[in-house]
Amino acid sequence: MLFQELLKSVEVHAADGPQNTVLTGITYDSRKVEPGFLFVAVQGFKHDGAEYIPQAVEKGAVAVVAQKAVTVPPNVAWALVADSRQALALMSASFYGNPSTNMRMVGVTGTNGKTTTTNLIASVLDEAGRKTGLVGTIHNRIGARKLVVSHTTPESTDLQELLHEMATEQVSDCVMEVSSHALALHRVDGCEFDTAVFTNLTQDHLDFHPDMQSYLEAKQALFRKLAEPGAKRGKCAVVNADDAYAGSIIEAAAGVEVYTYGIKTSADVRAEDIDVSARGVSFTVTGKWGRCPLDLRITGLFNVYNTLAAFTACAAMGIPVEVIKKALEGMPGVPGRFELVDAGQDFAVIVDYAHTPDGLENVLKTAREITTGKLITVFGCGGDRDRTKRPLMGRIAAGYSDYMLVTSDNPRTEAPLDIIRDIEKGLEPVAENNSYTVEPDRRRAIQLAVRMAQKGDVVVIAGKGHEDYQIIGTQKYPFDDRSEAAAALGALQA
Ligand SMILES: CC(=O)N[C@H]1[C@@H](OP(=O)(O)OP(=O)(O)OC[C@H]2O[C@@H](n3ccc(=O)[nH]c3=O)[C@H](O)[C@@H]2O)O[C@H](CO)[C@@H](O)[C@@H]1O[C@H](C)C(=O)N[C@@H](C)C(=O)N[C@H](CCC(=O)O)C(=O)O
Ligand SMILES: Nc1ncnc2c1ncn2[C@@H]1O[C@H](COP(=O)(O)OP(=O)(O)OP(=O)(O)O)[C@@H](O)[C@H]1O
Ligand SMILES: N[C@H](CCC[C@H](N)C(=O)O)C(=O)O
Ligand SMILES: [Mg+2]
Repeated sequence: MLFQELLKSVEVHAADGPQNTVLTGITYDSRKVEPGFLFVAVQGFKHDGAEYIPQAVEKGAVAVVAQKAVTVPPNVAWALVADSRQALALMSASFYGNPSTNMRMVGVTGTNGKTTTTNLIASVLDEAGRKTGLVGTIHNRIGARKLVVSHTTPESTDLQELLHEMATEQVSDCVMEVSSHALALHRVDGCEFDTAVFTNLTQDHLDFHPDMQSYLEAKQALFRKLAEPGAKRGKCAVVNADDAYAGSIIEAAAGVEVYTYGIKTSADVRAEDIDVSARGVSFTVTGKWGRCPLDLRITGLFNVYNTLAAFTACAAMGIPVEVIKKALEGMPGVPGRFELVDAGQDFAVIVDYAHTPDGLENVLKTAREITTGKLITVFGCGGDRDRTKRPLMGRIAAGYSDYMLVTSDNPRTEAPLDIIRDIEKGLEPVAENNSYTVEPDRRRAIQLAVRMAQKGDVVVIAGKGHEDYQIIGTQKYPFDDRSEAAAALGALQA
């Protein structure tokens, strides 16, 4: 593709050099440049991409796009734009032939429940015989082929390349998690969505978003995008009516068909007769698509919400209710989400990805509901992430647990005991009863919890779910809560 062709997708403030140069690729990282590439210099949080232009040119870049004046050799074309991240997204979409316009695109956003909801929707689409693509935290998927991921929502160029691969492999429907980072950093600017789903908005990521209002605005951006005129017809928004921010999301989707779901407030699709048990949750979906009793293998009230979101999105796409029911009832659950570790012991061990105050509260509430014994919680908080959620998570864990093991969860570049001290601020009310132990070594914390558990108790190991690593400093070390729990249970029985 010619550089000048690609520039048609963005507003260019100035340009020079051989604009009719042919591009063989596009990248935002000088280390990935190959001969014939366009290098887009992004102003990052840690580095200024413009500083890597000489390195990019040396590696064979034939064109450069930046948001400030640059100096390049005369044989290299350049263009100046207002926002290089946004330009990167739009040019990447154009370079890869705007693949999102060739398939049905379902975007799911919200603080919690994105991975679960996207997996539920994907299993319905699979059941309906569609060729499905999935983009999200655990893995990306093209049909049955799984791909390793580094982010929940990939950088725009990587996303467009992935969508292009999906379109080439005849994927008809792509379901993707859309993180607030992705929305704020223009990663999905080159995507046109058919359906946007909102799960909920509660505190997280306040290290990145200045406040809850900015966090909300990032989430709203998906619905504003949906409402923009485009090539697609019949677009719709699916919104959790019980969430405090539902009105703001619906406002952002002005002009688009909106379907609401909920349990407490009136909504187009509702759940009735909810019965939460250890083996799953059952309820009846009522409303716009009639009555549909569901008996699921996933459990917890929060999963009723995720299921209602998936049900509504799929029904709005025209998938028959019987197909939706069959797929949802067959879903075994999502790895690391309320996943049971069963070595034949007489107490339950649950590994869960709760890493926000609301996620932890939902999961511990469910754990409480399904046990008559004690609730023992192992948890920590991530380093280099929202510090203000730490005491809140401490207070919530203390409110629901009989005993806590406060430990490390990806301390990254922070000192583990500093993170734990932040959590302990929320534990002050229980400190006198001494109903918790600080054990920064997560392996030992899991062992302690398992050794302490008695018949009928529940041990919840929260925060890392499917993760198979612990990040200490800038290094990733192999670590999996599920195998650690299994090993601790094995040692118990030996
Ligand atoms: C806060 C954030 O999202 N940061 C992302 C951002 O990094 P940055 O702006 O700091 O980049 P930088 O290091 O300053 O570099 C600036 C530019 O110089 C380039 N560069 C840099 C070095 C070099 O030698 N050559 C070069 O060209 C870089 O490629 C980049 O384009 O742009 C990078 C390139 O796309 C991302 O990898 C990086 O994600 C970081 C690693 C990250 O941890 N992000 C997390 C927080 C994230 O995105 N999470 C969300 C939400 C998760 C959820 O809750 O679901 C996700 O979607 O995963
Ligand atoms: N609808 C929900 N409401 C509140 N908490 C939930 C909900 N669904 C899941 N959770 C909790 O949040 C955790 C993460 O769920 P999930 O992975 O589906 O969310 P996510 O939005 O994809 O998270 P991430 O932002 O890390 O990608 C679960 O393990 C559970 O503890
Ligand atoms: N997407 C979330 C995942 C958090 C998982 C938790 N284990 C942690 O490392 O804090 C984040 O990057 O903030
Ligand atoms: Mg996720």
